[in-house]
Amino acid sequence: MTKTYDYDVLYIGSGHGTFDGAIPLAKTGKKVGVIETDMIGGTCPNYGCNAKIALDEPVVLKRAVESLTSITTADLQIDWQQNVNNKSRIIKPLPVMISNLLVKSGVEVINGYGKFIDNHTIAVNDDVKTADKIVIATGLHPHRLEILGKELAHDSRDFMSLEELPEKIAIIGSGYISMEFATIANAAGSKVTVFMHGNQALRQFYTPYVNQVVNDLEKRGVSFIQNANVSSFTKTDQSKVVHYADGQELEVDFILDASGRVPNVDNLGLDKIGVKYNKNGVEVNGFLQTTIENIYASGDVIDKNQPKLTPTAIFESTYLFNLFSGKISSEIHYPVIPSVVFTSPRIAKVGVDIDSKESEVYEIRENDLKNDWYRQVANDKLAQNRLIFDQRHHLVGVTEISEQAENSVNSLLPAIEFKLSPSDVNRLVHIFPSIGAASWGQI
Ligand SMILES: Cc1cc2nc3c(=O)[nH]c(=O)nc-3n(C[C@H](O)[C@H](O)[C@H](O)COP(=O)(O)OP(=O)(O)OC[C@H]3O[C@@H](n4cnc5c(N)ncnc54)[C@H](O)[C@@H]3O)c2cc1C
Ligand SMILES: NC(=O)c1ccc[n+]([C@@H]2O[C@H](COP(=O)([O-])OP(=O)(O)OC[C@H]3O[C@@H](n4cnc5c(N)ncnc54)[C@H](O)[C@@H]3O)[C@@H](O)[C@H]2O)c1
Repeated sequence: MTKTYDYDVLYIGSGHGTFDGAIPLAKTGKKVGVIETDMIGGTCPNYGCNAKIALDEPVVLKRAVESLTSITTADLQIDWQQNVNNKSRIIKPLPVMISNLLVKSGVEVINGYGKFIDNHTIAVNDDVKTADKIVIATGLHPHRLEILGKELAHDSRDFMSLEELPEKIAIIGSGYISMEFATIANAAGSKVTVFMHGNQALRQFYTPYVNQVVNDLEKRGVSFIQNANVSSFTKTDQSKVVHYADGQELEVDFILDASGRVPNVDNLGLDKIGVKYNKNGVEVNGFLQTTIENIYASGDVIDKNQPKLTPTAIFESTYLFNLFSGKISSEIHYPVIPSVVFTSPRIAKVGVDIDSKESEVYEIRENDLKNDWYRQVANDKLAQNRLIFDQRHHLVGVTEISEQAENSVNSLLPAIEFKLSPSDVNRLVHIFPSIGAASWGQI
């Protein structure tokens, strides 16, 4: 670093797009700063993955009991308040833990909102900080419908902190957040109505599996309104009203706007310094470098083809650590990145997409997992997968619907990422019985 800068590397945002890389970077002796305007650790631990999965755990238990209903006798109810309390207990220590890890490794943590003054200078809390390199890792914020009464709707953060479970919930959109929260709220006893933008939920996932999840939720009492065309929200003394289609309305107690998430690129001073961005995020090259040479981007805020998920953000911040510390000098080379929607059953996938044109040249094997003896132990009723092989019988893609889909797909990752041949696969011995053994037994 030229002596004139306060930091070698200054990160804006403290989520996974930052801390997984900033911690080891500071340990190499580089002077590292992290600016955060909200909770240390960003969305995933505080308002996303960790919080959500804690709320989901009783749903997993409820489904497991239900599957073994002829064997177990229990009328399992979810106590919403206790569930939220438990979630808070689990996630409360995380920002402190992450902050301690940052500070112990030598990172200077600055609480405040960062804004570019020039390409080496950030204004924060009436102060300025200078750095040789700056990383924009500001993540996303909830999209809000631009309609009358939009202030009556809430976002996923509000939902996860509800002290009382609303009797009737309207969810706008049918993507990740909508489907996961519809699953949780329905299992906890709320009457959920999903207002769809079009006629297909979870466009990222294999349609026949998504339809199975939707049908199952419908049987459990969730209503799906296709092409809902929500036009406004109003309120009465007791409730909120969703106005949709041609003059139809539905009274509910809580409206969750889950119509997507948009990059935090405004109010950063990007135009002033010439960092290019668009509605999908900050534009970067193969080195995660923006249009300004010393400014990089990491995590969800990047405009990219990779899924905007925590594992991607971790991979990017770790890549930047390797780049900044001189361990590598090549462009980022993404591994296959798996994704899952934590509905019940889950849908998970990795590698070549079953819907993609690419998959047409491959062999696709369909497995009805209900027939697998190990899955029969848990009596999973909705359990299927599609395995995609190339001409040399190397596994290149998987998509699965089942209560164990995330573990099954995780276990198969090495076969795809390392292009294992059938004889390599035969060398791998798995704990038996286990989901890994069951999944690898199919390839
Ligand atoms: C409800 C929900 C559930 C999710 N569940 C999953 C899941 O199960 N699995 C999964 O892989 N992913 C999940 N995600 C996505 C995951 O949370 C993100 O991919 C991940 O957090 C991205 O990390 P990031 O560092 O890029 O952004 P973030 O974690 O959003 O961090 C960005 C940080 O920058 C800060 N910031 C913004 N602007 C400024 C500024 N000007 N100055 C200072 N600080 C600023 C923000 O306050 C924020 O803390 C979920 C997301 C949501 C919303
Ligand atoms: N399990 C996970 O990994 C997980 C879970 C939750 C969130 N996430 C991350 O958070 C991101 C945001 O999740 P999300 O569910 O908000 O987004 P999403 O993109 O998955 O879904 C948005 C939904 O809103 C609908 N929509 C868009 N515009 C609309 C409009 N004008 N009116 C009505 N509906 C509209 C879309 O059709 C879609 O159904 C995800 O893309 C993902 O990166 C991941």
